Amino acid sequence: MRLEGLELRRVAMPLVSPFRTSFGTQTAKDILLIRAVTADGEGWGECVTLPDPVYSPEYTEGAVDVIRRFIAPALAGARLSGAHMIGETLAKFKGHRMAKAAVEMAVLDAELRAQGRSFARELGAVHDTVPCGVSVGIMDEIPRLLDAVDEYLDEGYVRIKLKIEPGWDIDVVRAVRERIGDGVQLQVDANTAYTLRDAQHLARLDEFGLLLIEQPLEEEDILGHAELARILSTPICLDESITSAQTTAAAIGLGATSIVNIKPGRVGGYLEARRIHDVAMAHGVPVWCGGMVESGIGRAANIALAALPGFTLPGDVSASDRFYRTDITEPFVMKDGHLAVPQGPGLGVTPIPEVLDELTTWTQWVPM
Ligand SMILES: CSCC[C@@H](NC(=O)CCC(=O)O)C(=O)O
Ligand SMILES: [Mg+2]
Repeated sequence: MRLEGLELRRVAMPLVSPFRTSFGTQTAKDILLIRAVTADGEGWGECVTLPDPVYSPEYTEGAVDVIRRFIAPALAGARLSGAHMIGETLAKFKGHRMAKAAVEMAVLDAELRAQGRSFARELGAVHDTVPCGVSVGIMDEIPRLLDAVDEYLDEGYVRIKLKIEPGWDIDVVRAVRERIGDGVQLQVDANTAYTLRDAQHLARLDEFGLLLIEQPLEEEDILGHAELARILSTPICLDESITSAQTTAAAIGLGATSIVNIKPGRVGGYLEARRIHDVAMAHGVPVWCGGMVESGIGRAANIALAALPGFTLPGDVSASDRFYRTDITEPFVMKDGHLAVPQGPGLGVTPIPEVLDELTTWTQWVPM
């Protein structure tokens, strides 16, 4: 495979409404897209970094820098027979998994498009539609949240995820559970907002029949999550802590997680995401596909991943209009609470040129 270069492109995508989590509020996404140009054609990748290092240590300016100064030169000098070799080629650089994932995704998309092979086929998808969960942010008051939850259920979402933080947790979950009844799948995500000292407080969530509580403690507190799992009856699901197949096996082995949120960007790419899926399945641990408010580019790949056999819980795989009035690809539209898995070559979608031009704030060509 001959890599000719990478086009780095940032697009400004306003959100339909503010999305508040325990680490901040987003009103727009500044998305870094990668267009890989190879001798066989081009492919697209999406970097899931935020502008600030508040979800993980990575941030968008840092991803741009590490791609330009380290990742691109390393790949330019490597003899790559395919995207599957990128992970090993870049292993000498520590971390920067979201930057690596975006580049690997773009090269993999180029390779698969040239072969006429879909992401779904490459990853081992076994379904042609996936169920849609939706992530609901923290709001100013409970009645507004209840209205939002009602609207999402009316749209057909099959699972509700509530962002929580100290001061916005027990009463909120109780109100939602009372509103939606016991038959709707409900889970919460704390984004590391608690400590083990909150264990008895978090145990009060057990009365609400939640599917899981996602990442209650800080990313590196694996033993704390194992201790919490012994106190709560609600299953613990790790997100930020899961950075590779290796950390997945360790977290499962230590009893820190009994469900895994897989986010390809967080773990270094879709190929590592598949390895995590395989490790979890081997341990009988269900997985689901997390979201980073992706555009249609990342969303297409996430839907393909969510169609693998071990993804037995609804993911944060929402329709495009959950976050965006205009997507940079044809929008993903939910039907009966499900999204269709793209079957075309590669991602099966491409950016709409005029939309891309309108939303682009910056581009740079990185020759290789
Ligand atoms: C952009 S940062 C959001 C991180 C958060 N993601 C979601 O809540 C899902 C967002 C989505 O549906 O893409 C998580 O910690 O799981
Ligand atoms: Mg999460």
